[in-house]
Amino acid sequence: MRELQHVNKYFYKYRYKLLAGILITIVARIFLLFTPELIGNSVDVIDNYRKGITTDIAVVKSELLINILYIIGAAIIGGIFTFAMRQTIIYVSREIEYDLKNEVYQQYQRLSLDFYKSNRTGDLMSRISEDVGKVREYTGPALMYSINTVTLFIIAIFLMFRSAPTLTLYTIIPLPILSYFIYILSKAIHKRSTIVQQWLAKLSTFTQETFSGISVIKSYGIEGSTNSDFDVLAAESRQKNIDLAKIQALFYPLMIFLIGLSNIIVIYIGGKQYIDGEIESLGVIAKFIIYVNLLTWPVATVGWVTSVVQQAEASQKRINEFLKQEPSIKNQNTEPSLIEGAIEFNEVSFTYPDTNIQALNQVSFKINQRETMAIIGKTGSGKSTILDLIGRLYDVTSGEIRIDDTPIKALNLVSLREHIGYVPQEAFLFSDSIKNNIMFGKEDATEEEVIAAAKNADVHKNIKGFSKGYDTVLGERGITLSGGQKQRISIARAIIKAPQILLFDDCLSAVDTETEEKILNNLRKITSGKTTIIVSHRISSVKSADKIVVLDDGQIIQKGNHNTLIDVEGYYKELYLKQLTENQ
Ligand SMILES: Nc1ncnc2c1ncn2[C@@H]1O[C@H](COP(=O)(O)OP(=O)(O)OP(=O)(O)O)[C@@H](O)[C@H]1O
Repeated sequence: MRELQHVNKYFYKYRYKLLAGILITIVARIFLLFTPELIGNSVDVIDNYRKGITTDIAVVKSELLINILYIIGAAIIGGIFTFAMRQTIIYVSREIEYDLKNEVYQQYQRLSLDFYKSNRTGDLMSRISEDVGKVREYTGPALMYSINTVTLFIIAIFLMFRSAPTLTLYTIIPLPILSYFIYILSKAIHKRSTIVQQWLAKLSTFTQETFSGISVIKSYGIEGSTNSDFDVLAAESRQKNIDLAKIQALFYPLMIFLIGLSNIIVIYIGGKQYIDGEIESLGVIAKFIIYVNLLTWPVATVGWVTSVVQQAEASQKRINEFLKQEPSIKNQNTEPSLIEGAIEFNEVSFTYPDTNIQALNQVSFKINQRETMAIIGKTGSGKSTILDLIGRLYDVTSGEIRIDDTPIKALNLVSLREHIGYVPQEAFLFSDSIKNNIMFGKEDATEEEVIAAAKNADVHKNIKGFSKGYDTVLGERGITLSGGQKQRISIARAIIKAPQILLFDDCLSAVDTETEEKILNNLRKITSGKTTIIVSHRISSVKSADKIVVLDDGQIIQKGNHNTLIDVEGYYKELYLKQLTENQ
């Protein structure tokens, strides 16, 4: 239970509601326990009439009627309290589930990129859904059934002992055995249902991939083999479900068998004791049968609750492992920082921690505030890595980055990122309206600002062409944009922010040279006061930059501007001549 102590703070948060729930549960159970006593009384009334102890049938009838009314009254009040019991305890467990999900999600947001590299998305999803769900069962149903069982057990055993102590002992003997069997069964059910879940996850990953790659599947004509792969997975999944169903099918017969066994014991031992005169009335046997049936479920839940607590403990352990992790990129300055935009790399080297690939090797350059620098180089030469380091998505392995002459680590991380507008290589748009996708860069942007950003990114006309304009929804349930349209919306999102530093990572690769020229002209106007870095494979995108660096295998091999670089032999001049002839 050590790991589950984490949720105690939530129990404390909802303590009043929880306390009310516990009291309501106790009251509900007390009313439930009126029934066996009243049934026992009714049987005694009839028995006494048969034995001739009561002779007046009118008295018998009125006593029976009173008992019936009491039974109905107790059932109604017990029912109302049982309803309130679920409304309080289960409600609290839903609140705790909500809080815990938020806590896990907030932690996910805090953690750095390397965390996402070393954990699979599926695992992260299951922490927040399945594991939190298991913990909820502990905070709600398990708690409710435990209080239920304890209350019912204490009161019922007290009442039973009072009227027939020996019979009580015989009656409760099978109950711990029942509880043990249910525990074993619950564990086995859990094990098999986990396997079923895993197969379900495999099936959904397979189908999801098939659907996203449906055009490749169709164009290669491999529907048949995809179908047979799915068949194999589905057959295995069916078998796992059958295994689970088999063990689940044992649950009720086992319960019925053990209830039956207890009933037989009550009738056999109780009957014998009645004949021997050890029990004074038949009503005792009648109410004991009801007690046995009332106690069986709660006792069975002891086994179930034990298994739920064990699962919740394991789930909370996994959640705690995540919650304990500290982001590798730490904000060391809580005061806001003023960012003006001068960037300096001093012998920066960087090795990706997960792959050990050295992406940058002793890179040094300086960009003054308001300057534009372009980075050009072969694929995999480390261009994107430079941009990631400026946004502090990773910290350098050696060397130093300074922004406005301050070490990047000494700046407030939030201020730094607020002042950066980043357009990634692969535009990522959310399944939301175009307007909201652009406003992601500035949540309080006006309609005019959105339109101005779209115009500068040369995508306004395209958006206007859609019937719903800026309200057009993108993604699975919306329209699919072309690669170039996505890139331009992504640019609009960065420029609406009007940041001090703009980072464009090869984000014009999917647009034609004419549109590229238009966007670059617009950008030149709006980025005139900003520091800009443009990564590209095209000379046309970089030629007007104040500075150009050429990267190769993580090292700077050339530095200068367009005019100086085309004058010297090297990668830049070669690329320039090649692209010149391609465009002719
Ligand atoms: N997240 C990552 N984790 C591990 N290694 C990475 C990661 N991103 C890039 N790399 C590796 O670092 C090296 C530099 O990659 P980077 O993306 O910076 O190159 P690039 O010049 O931007 O390439 P391209 O022009 O193809 O975009 C490559 O060898 C790449 O495999």
